Amino acid sequence: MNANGVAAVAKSYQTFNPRAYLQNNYMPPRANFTSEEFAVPWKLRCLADAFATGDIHGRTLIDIGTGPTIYQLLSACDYFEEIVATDYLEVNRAEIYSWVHDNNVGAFDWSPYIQHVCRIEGKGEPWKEKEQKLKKKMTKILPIDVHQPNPLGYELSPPANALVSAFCLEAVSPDRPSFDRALRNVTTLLKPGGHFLMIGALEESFYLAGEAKLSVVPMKEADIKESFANSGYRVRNFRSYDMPPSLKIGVDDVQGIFFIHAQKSA
Ligand SMILES: Nc1ncnc2c1ncn2[C@@H]1O[C@@H](CSCCNC[C@@H]2Cc3ccc([N+](=O)[O-])cc3CN2)[C@@H](O)[C@H]1O
Repeated sequence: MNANGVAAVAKSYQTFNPRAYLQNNYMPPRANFTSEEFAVPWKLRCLADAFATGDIHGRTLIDIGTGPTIYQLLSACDYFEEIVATDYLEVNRAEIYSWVHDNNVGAFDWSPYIQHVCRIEGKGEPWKEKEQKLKKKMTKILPIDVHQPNPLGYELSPPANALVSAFCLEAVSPDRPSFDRALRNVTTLLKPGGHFLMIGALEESFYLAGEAKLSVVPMKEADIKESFANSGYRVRNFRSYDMPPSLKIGVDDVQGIFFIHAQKSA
């Protein structure tokens, strides 16, 4: 157990600035909705397509390491009764709480994302209806530590029907063994036969969030698939995206993005 490494990661996150992080990754140029060649529409498409199959549904979905973002939940909200957001930092949980409860006063403006998802889902759903639906389903915003055997601090019963996670495990694990342990830890939250949709960074070694410079364990496609296989998953789908030079803007050294849909063995 790389306890020193995990402690160093925790320390580095003390200066994580959610607003700077949102500015770096969820505003233009990375938040460009004009073409699916851009990172954000690509991520939203992966999630919309996965949920559109109808294979992924149930009572509870848990988002692992929600951060200050909600886009990763937009296509999930039609398929679950309850959506649980989680994050290690109170500042991130507060961002989510503010968006869910404070009538968007002072919260980040996710409306372009909600409008885009309604467009690509093609159900003619008014975006304000989707926004209200997601807020209503986000009933819990919990602390989490993926390096703990019980990441939520307690045994979850019943386990979740599905997990979603965006850019978390590789950004909080000092090395590959730590990533694999964290994946095994969060897998205890998922029921056998449950689905895990993960989006993450390929070959990234650092990213910036205000004064914080966070280390990332560089992962390749083969590493991700191997980690999931070693944690008892069958890989249902894997897609990857190469970062165009126009989106390499100095806020990180990410080379690409992966999307994996994996199912926990029954
Ligand atoms: N022990 C822990 N357990 C659980 N969560 C923890 C723990 N420690 C920190 N956290 C929590 O996990 C963190 C998740 S945010 C991690 C950001 N990952 C890197 C960033 C992401 C990104 C986004 C978008 C695009 N793009 O091109 O569109 C590219 C990239 C590449 N760079 C943060 O919420 C922290 O609060």
